[in-house]
Parts: sequence; C-alpha cells; structure tokens
Amino acid sequence: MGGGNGQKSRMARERNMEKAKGAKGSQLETNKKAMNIQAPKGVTLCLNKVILDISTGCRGIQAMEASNKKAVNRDAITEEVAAAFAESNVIPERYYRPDEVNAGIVVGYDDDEAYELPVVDMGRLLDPELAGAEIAKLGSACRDWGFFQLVSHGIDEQVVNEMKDSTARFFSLPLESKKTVAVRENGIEGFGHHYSRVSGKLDWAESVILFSVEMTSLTMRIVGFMAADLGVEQEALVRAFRDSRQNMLLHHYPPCRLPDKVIGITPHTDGLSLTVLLQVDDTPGLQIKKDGRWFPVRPRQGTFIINVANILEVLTNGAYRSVEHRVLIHARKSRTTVVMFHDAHIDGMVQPIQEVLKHNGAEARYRSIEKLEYMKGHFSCKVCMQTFMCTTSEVKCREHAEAKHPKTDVYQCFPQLKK
Ligand SMILES: O=C(O)CCC(=O)C(=O)O
Ligand SMILES: [Fe+2]
Repeated sequence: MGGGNGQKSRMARERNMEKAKGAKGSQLETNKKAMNIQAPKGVTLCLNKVILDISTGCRGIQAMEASNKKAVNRDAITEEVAAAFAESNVIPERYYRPDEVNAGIVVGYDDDEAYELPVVDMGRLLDPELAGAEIAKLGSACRDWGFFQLVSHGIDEQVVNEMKDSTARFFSLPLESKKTVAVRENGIEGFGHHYSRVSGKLDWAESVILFSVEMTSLTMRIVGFMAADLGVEQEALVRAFRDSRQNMLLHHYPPCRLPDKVIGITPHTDGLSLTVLLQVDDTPGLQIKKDGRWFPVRPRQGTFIINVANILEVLTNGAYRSVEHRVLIHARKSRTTVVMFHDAHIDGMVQPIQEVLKHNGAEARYRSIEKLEYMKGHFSCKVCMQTFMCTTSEVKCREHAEAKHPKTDVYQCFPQLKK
C-alpha cells in the first residue's frame, strides 16, 4: 500500500474508531446492543465436520466425532493427531472421511466455459447509470447460485488487511497461547469468548470491531440492492437486518497430505441470513453445489464471497436460495477464512416478507416460525446436523431424509414432525 493510501486509510480508520467509540445512537452503539459477536473462535463447531490443525507443530484441533456427533476434547485430539501426523500418512480413523470428500461430481475450472461464480461490482451498483443492470446481476446470482463475489466493495483496505493479519497471527500462535482463550462450553471446540465490542479481552479486538462495523454497513448496502431486485421498498428488507445479531467465525484449515481422505467442512447451508466471507490467503477449498455438482470457488484478491443463508431464503419466499457448500482440504497449503454471519427477522419471526408476497401475488411457501424457536436448532437434521429449511412444509424435510438418510426414519432426522 502506498504512503498516500496509507495516510488515507489511517484517517478512515481513525474516523471509524471514533464511530466505534461513538455516542449513543451511532451505528456501533446500535450494533453493540444487537450483536452478539463471538470472536474469534478457532474453528466452527458445526455439523460433523473435522478440522485438523496439523500444519506447523499442531496448533489446535477441533472435531466432532463422526460416530456419535459428540464434541471431542481438543487437547486429547491434539495429542493424538500430533503423534499420528508427526511422521506418517496415517489418518486416525475418526477423521477418515473419503466417502464424503468423494461424494458428487466436482466441476473443474476448465471443464465448463460458462463456469465462473457471478461477480457483482459495488461500484456499479452505486452508479445510477449502471445500477439497473448490476442489480439484475445480483438478483440472478442470488436466485441461481445463492452465492456471488463482490468486487470494488469500498471497504477500507487497512481494516481488511488488519483483520487478515490478526487472524493469521492468531492461528500461528503456539497452542499454549491459544488455549488461554479456548471456548469449552456446550461442546463447542474452538477459541474465543463472548465478546463485547468495547471490552474484548483479545489484544487485537480493535481489528475485529472495525471489521464488524464495516461488515454491518456493507450488509445493509447489499440488502438495500436486493430489495430493489425483489421489487420492494428498501426498508422492507433492510428492517429485517437492522439491530440483528452478527456472528463471526475464523476458520483455519491446515494442509493434509491425504486431502481426499479428510474434509474441512461437510456440506451445509448457513443458518442465519446473509454470510460474508473474507479469504485470508489464496488457497482454494470452498465448493458450491449447483445442479447436483460441486463448483469450486476460485479465490480472487480483493473480493468478498457473499451467500444467501436460510433465513434470507425464507424472507424472499424462496426467490433467493440458500445453497449447500463445503470445504475441502489442500495437500500442501493451509487456508484461513473470516466469516461474518448476519442475522435477520421480522418482528421476532422468521417468515416471508409481506411486501415480497404482495409484489409477486404469491402464497407464502414457508411457515412462520418464532426466531427463538428457529434458533433453538429445532430445524437441523438430528442425524447429520445439517441446518435445514424445515420452516417450509414437511416436504423438504422428507426429501432431505430420503436423499441423505434413506435407511433412517424421517422422525429420527426431524423429531418435531411427530405430531
Ligand atoms: O471457510 C470457508 O470457506 C467456508 C466456511 C463456511 O461455510 C461456514 O463457516 O459456514
Ligand atoms: Fe457455510
């Protein structure tokens, strides 16, 4: 970064910090009340995934045991895997997941001319002359892919770089240091703590604060353009996101010499409303499911990867799709990502937006459900823990059970369907 830019960034940063410390009624003050930032966790707890942190000197490992879905004690795994990986290519049995890695066809970058994850340009969205076409692009990305890459996003480069650097630094700490912020409640394995924007204990809390403020405003901007695409007033969608929670996960996927035998994150959809992902390095790994095939995302410098999550699918009455994705492990390079999940609700409910229904003259395709019920996790499959759109009719649950767990009774997956 040049000196001029550096100066500009610093000023922007100071402005942001002022904002961050700012008076009542400021964005931060509002967010502070509304957001429950869980930052930073080493790696997410979700699903029955296994993440092995075995790169340089075993920095910490999180795992859910495939057999019984119980969280595995991180220290125990650390010892075991450190021993197992020090000099051999043997993968402890519980991490051995070749079937999941090899399930489904993966589209190669060069297989399909038409394949490139849609790119949306914030600069164009903000330009009155170009906005119409770019909004249409944004809309079709959310309908067809559920994912897009955002370029020219306008987020302060220094804020992004500091977030990246702090994250990378954190994961390179010795395990002993990371243990001082280990999370051990509720079977969640990882690092971090419930975190207040003004009193975070981490010495890099400032980076997190600045980044999270930027991510909130970026999300609000994007959502405003989504409203335009959906043919409703901005406020109809924006209000669902206002004062909503924001969760952050930092992922570190270490390399593994046998990448087709272990998985980074098993296929899932995201449970909140809109996810914004920042790639810290250029290691590929994220794959998106489209028309039954896995499409790898080619990491691009200076972009965010944005995806529609479950609640946004409901809010838009299914116009936008919350799409399955997964992460594979690289043989030689580690991969680190910063993921911001943004929540939304309509007056405490998860339901299609009235204005969207009216605009399309459509019936609601999703049942209304209280946000609290939704968050209790009633709507994840109890067999594979995939978060799932069960707010729809039972049909989707049954389809899921039949496709994914044909040998299992649907009520085992979704006990709440039993009346
Ligand atoms: O790290 C990634 O690329 C994806 C992370 C993800 O899908 C998630 O945290 O839900
Ligand atoms: Fe995800």
